Amino acid sequence: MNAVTPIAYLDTLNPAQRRAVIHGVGAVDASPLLVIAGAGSGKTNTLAHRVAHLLVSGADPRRILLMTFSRRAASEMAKRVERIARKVLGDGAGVLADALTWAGTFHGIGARLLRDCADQLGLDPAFTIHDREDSADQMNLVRHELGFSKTESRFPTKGTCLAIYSRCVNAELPIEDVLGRSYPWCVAWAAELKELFAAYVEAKQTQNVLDYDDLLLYWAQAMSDPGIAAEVGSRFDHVMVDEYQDTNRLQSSILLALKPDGRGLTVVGDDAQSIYSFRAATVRNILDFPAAFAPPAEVITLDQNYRSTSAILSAANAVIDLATERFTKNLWTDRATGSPPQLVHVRDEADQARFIAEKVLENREGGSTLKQQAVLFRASHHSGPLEIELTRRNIPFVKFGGLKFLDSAHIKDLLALLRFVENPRDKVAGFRVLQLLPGVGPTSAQRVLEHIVQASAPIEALGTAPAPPRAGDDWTAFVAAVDELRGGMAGWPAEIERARRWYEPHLERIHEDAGTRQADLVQLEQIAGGYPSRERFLTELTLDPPDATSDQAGVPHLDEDYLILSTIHSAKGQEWKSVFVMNTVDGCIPIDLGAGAREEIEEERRLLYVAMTRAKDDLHLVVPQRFFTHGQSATGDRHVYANRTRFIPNALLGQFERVAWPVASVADGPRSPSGGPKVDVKAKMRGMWR
Ligand SMILES: Nc1ncnc2c1ncn2[C@@H]1O[C@H](COP(=O)(O)OP(=O)(O)OP(=O)(O)O)[C@@H](O)[C@H]1O
Repeated sequence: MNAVTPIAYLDTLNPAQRRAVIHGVGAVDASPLLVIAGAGSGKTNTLAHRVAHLLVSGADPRRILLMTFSRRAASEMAKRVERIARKVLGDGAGVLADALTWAGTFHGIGARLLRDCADQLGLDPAFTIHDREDSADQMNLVRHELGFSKTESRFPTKGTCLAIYSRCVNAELPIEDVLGRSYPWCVAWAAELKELFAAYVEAKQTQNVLDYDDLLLYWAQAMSDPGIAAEVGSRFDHVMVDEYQDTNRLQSSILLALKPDGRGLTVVGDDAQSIYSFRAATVRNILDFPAAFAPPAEVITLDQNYRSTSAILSAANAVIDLATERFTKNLWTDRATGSPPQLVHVRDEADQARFIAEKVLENREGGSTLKQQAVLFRASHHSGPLEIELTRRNIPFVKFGGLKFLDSAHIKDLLALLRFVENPRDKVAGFRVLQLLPGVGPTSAQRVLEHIVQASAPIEALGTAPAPPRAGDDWTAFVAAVDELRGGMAGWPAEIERARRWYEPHLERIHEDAGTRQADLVQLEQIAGGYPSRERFLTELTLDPPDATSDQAGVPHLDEDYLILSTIHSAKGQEWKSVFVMNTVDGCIPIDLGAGAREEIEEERRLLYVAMTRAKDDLHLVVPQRFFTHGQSATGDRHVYANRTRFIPNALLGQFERVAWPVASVADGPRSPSGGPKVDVKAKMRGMWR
């Protein structure tokens, strides 16, 4: 007999899922729980049932901490919890689900707790947060100040410096180890990098800004004080973490400090889907979890896949089976076999785009909506030719991953103003916003910032700052706008409209396409309406920017049908009826890694596995025989001939149906399928010199 109790709303779960849901609920000293859940085995579903079951059993939703990989995942989880709990609690479920206020990402929760405990930590609670790009700018400023940008042999770029810094912090490793392992070409700069990082940390502190890594680092440091750890830990009866395979060492140390005896702790993950080791995530977190407690954590494995047909699952299993190191067992399914996944050979990227567009339309004729279909790719720029083809054919699509809404200059400008108002010491924001004024360059911006940073009331000091000589009335208008915004006269979110009114003349002066950009600003205003305050808006948006413009409420075409385009990383946790994987060739997946380390190659294999396991009924892996590469320094742009990905060697071909597209027809004659030249003379000529 297993310990599963019959509770009607849990009837849809299988026994392992049910055990995971009811584990320890109502017990005084339940052991911690690790759920190892394979792809499509109902991990999200199980976690949602567990939260709902806790609520139904009387747990206080305000004392549940639920950490997910993205804010979107957290809000979807809350909706699911409500739907499940509604079966028992009726309308009361909505109130309880709304009270799940501690659901979010590690970074978001960290920011909230740090503001709450700011005075105990010597922090100013009005700190602003730098995203990766701001951090790189900040690193660059410090790099210049120290004179490292003028070194004779080339000092690492700002992006590399930040990556090294971030890796040291997140992996909790000394710089020498990080350089030796991952950045061997920078080993000679260890001493300078240390000096740079020390100055970078100091600059952030003077400006009262925290970067992404600081949120975890400060949180972990705070938890090293037993008093604070006990206080923060006692706020929560239950702590649950989804996608545990993609957490890093800092995150696990925070978790252990929150619940040292593991009581009330649940983590869920799948080592086969670990795809974030470039952010120092480590699968050891999962492996070491059970033994971190005495008695050790209960481990429940979910290995029944409900998502994919058995033909798709079998091919995905075969791919991951070749991994050098694995901990979880293969998944099984009782779904029908279905048709085998297809390996579709096409001539080039143009044909790849045409194939996908035609197939997508064919599926739509066959009754699948566009939204039930997704096209996945390893790198954001891989979808370029497809985007053109879809636009040409009027097939609407939304793209996830890659360039984000918030990365566009005009959105960053407006946010920089709000950030400056929130924290006038934030130099990156200050620099950006001041230089929007006509006639203001780095020198006069620097002068203003130096003046206000000394003052105890920086915003008031703006009025007495040396007005940039050529800014004229624009300076007066700027000071007035900042003053009004700081005074909070308009209130939130109306103040964003005030900010926009200040910015619009500058937008028109700076950008030719001001009209389209204005529409984005209006959309930003709508998004802002969903947040209770300026601070929450800035924090949440920086930490977890919308993946695509339609990712937030208020987008007009949200109800319409559109095809999903997504990087594989952004497809995590999702599923579609039909999935197309683009560029299933070496150089794209695995991405061109140069002499890539074995672990990096293994992560690429898991990425292909994640992509394949998103498909329910149809899976197409497209293999263009040649494709275009961009700007490698020695060779420039050129066509290269591609090989099928090494992750599908000949031995696995039996799992796939191989087809060529377009199907050659006699009537077509010898004309090339894409209508291009039969002999690419120009390419041959260029090839003579390469
Ligand atoms: N007990 C069950 N009975 C029927 N269907 C189920 C059951 N559990 C989960 N499913 C279905 O299986 C699919 C996958 O579930 P879910 O998205 O929760 O999996 P997951 O483990 O989070 O997947 P991944 O890790 O691959 O993102 C969903 O369509 C879900 O509705």
